[in-house]
Amino acid sequence: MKTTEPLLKIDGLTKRFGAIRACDRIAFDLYPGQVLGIIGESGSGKSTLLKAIAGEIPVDGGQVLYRDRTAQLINLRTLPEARRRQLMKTEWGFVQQNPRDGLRLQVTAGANIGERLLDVGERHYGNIRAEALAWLNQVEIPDARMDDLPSNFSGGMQQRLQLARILVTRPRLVLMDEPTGGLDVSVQARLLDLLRSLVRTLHLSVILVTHDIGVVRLLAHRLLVMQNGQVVEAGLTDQVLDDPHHPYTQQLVSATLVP
Ligand SMILES: Nc1ncnc2c1ncn2[C@@H]1O[C@H](COP(=O)(O)OP(=O)(O)OP(=O)(O)O)[C@@H](O)[C@H]1O
Repeated sequence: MKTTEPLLKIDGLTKRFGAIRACDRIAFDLYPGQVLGIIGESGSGKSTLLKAIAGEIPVDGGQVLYRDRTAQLINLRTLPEARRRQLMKTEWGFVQQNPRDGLRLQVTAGANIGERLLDVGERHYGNIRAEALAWLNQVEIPDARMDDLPSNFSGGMQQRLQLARILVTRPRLVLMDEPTGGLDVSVQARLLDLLRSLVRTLHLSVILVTHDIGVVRLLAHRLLVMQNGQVVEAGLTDQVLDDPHHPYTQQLVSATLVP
């Protein structure tokens, strides 16, 4: 992988809830085109870390530095809220585990995609509709569903629509929280294939939170293993999973091996 300047630099990121250190001095760099998996059991701090990176919750210490489209290094912690929201709409995307949290259920599938284009300044109705249709195709939703409400879609289809809604603005950084969680196994497999092909063709930089080792094996170049708010092991995905050093990682890996 070509490693130029990191897209994102996290250093010493700490978030406490009372006595609990949900994230304890987390540090890593993410490079363009890289998929970083974050794995750990329930309560290890994965979702908190994603929210802290996105600036959705206040943190207690550390830095989140992001290199924007103009190559300017932005300190997310001191960025005014309006500017942060704008950045989230134009350069970042956040894929929620439950697609219902990331979609507007009372407007059509096409409008769910199109309104994100309106947000970034597109005004031509014909262009918006054409782009929305192209993205429905990309995520394998039939054209005929364009004017349907997503509340009538299956869970897998809702998740694919959420991806289209996020990717239409060509984000440079995509945060994903258990994107295949809550779906049944065959639907998960199809979504994973789609995610893998989108990540490659769009050269996406992704932070992917999951408790599923199969998901990181398929998608992540690098891996962080979290336990009790700390990163206990980090490295290339295959190396970490094939030769885990920390007892917690060894336990995670052996728990998923078929006897
Ligand atoms: N809003 C909150 N208030 C108090 N404690 C919280 C809050 N959010 C998270 N925590 C605590 O912080 C720790 C980390 O939680 P977090 O949800 O980040 O873990 P996780 O690894 O994402 O778990 P899961 O896989 O179940 O989503 C847990 O001990 C949790 O109870």
